[in-house]
Amino acid sequence: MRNFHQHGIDTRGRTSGKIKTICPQCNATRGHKGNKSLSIDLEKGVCYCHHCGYKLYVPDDAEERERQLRKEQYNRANKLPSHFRRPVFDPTRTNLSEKLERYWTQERCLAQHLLADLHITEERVKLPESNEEENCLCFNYFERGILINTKYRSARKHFMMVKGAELIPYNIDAILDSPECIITEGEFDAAAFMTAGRKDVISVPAGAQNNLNWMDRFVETHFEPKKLIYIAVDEDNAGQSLSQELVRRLGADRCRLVHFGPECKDANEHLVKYGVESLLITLAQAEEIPLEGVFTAEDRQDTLRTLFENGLQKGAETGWKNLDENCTFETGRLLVTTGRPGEGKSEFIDELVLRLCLRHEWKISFFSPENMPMDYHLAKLSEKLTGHAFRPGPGMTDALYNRVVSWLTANVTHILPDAGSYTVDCILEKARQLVRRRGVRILVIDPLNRIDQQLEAGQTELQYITSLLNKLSRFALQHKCLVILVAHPRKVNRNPLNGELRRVEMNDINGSANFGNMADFCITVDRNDAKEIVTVYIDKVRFKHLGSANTCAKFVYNRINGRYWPCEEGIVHRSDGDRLGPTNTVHDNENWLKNIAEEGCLFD
Ligand SMILES: Nc1ncnc2c1ncn2[C@@H]1O[C@H](COP(=O)(O)OP(=O)(O)OP(=O)(O)O)[C@@H](O)[C@H]1O
Repeated sequence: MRNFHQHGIDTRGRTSGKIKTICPQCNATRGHKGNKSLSIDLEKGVCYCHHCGYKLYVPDDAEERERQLRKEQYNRANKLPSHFRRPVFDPTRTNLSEKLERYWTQERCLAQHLLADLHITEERVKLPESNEEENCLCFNYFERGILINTKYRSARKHFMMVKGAELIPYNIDAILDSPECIITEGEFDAAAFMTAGRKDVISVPAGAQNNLNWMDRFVETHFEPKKLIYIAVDEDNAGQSLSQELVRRLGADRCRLVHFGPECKDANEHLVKYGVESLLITLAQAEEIPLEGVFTAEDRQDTLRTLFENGLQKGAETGWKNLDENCTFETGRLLVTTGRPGEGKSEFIDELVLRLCLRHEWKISFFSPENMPMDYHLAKLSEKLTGHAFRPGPGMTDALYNRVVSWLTANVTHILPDAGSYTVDCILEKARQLVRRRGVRILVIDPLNRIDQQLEAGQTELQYITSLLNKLSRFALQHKCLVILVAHPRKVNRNPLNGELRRVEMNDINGSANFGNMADFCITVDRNDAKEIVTVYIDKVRFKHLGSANTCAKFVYNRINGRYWPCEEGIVHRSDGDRLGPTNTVHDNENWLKNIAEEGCLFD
């Protein structure tokens, strides 16, 4: 059942079919009262007024209960993070100068009442860009009525946000309970849609950035329940890459892309040039994301032209020069790695993904039962990040410990499904949620044999593995992630003549030659304790712009912090004689976090 009456709509006892009735929004102001301009689909709960354009979605009982529950949970459990600085709202600053009001209403063509509704304030502050005091229009970022941050904007277009305050979406309270929402790239654009009558509008807090950490805390409560999300960001390049990341995080199926026409770069400009009706039409005409899996060259116009003009670009580098020469990485790909037990597959992959995350903000999620308990794994990651052993001591101060914990919290997750459900589908479902909620870009499955093997009736092991590899590749492509699978080889026998163990290859992986065939990257870790060298063989790189196969990179493993130091292999002179070993080793015990800014502060 849907409670239409709660919204002032009389359905005349009907509960199914489509009806027309009086619109509660505009009836009072109509000359012809009682006109049945509101169309309702009673089963779907969708209402639309053909006279005033009023749109409403009325949820059914189950949805209503779920909404209520979500709201209560959010209010009860979701404490506001306490480690951020919180500005204090000063209501006296809502007395605005005539000049500012004129700017808002006449230049920006925004509704006057929004100045009060949005608690716009005015203040003179010193801005870092000019190093001078300037008069600012202040956008106040509230959550549940509490001021979380303020963005100061001067007439000279200088900006500042409160140092140390949390970045959250602008006007976030407006979309807690709405079935749809509009996301804009600036507060003026959000106000433009509000001027046109929409309430469910937010703005990203820091313009077109690829890092969407500011949305993480709101995914479950504010974004997950949305049926339709309008992405109404700027039409320039930065806006388009923001749009792509928003679509990736929110799911293409419910997103629509809003376009403002050839002469307009954003919503406010459209409002100024063409007015509110026209702005609402941009929503009605918002473009669906093209059908997945069906493309024409036209759909690929932008990327194709970039490719045409710039050629294929190298992928993401790790900072290990010897590896980067022959292997760079892209999301949307599957990497399979192997090596004998205990030779350092996990250690090497851990460092590889930390390096990608530090350099490219590719957040990591591990399904890594091999590395349990999780604290041990986090301690290992911390050693790699800081360059220090994980215990109090010189260099590893309490402050650094806190720093590393907050970095790990922001960038690394562990998937640990309930015991008994280590199936690939269950792991990928959790990973999908993490892509949406946290923007994860790397999924590590370490190792393959800890996934529950679920053979369907009549399915051979080979078919099972092929289907699993397919699922991983598809996941990588669909969610633009780098998926890394660690797989054990079958036993490799010693050469009966010289007793030597040959190195492991992709074809040695238990179960199928398809590991090598279906992966985009194949990497083998080979540890030689006599030489004290770890050789990382790059056995396959599917695309030549990303690197070249049948190459290798050599490393010294540092047992104290678990880091791999690039080296070459050569003659090493020792007191007990010359032998092969590492030369030209690139030592690195630096704290990698030292140059990374803390989250939560955009401008001074
Ligand atoms: N080159 C090395 N020299 C010394 N110790 C190493 C080296 N590489 C890894 N180790 C240590 O060996 C142990 C096993 O490493 P790791 O778990 O990475 O191996 P793995 O190949 O993933 O093992 P498995 O096949 O059992 O999953 C770890 O304690 C690690 O610190």
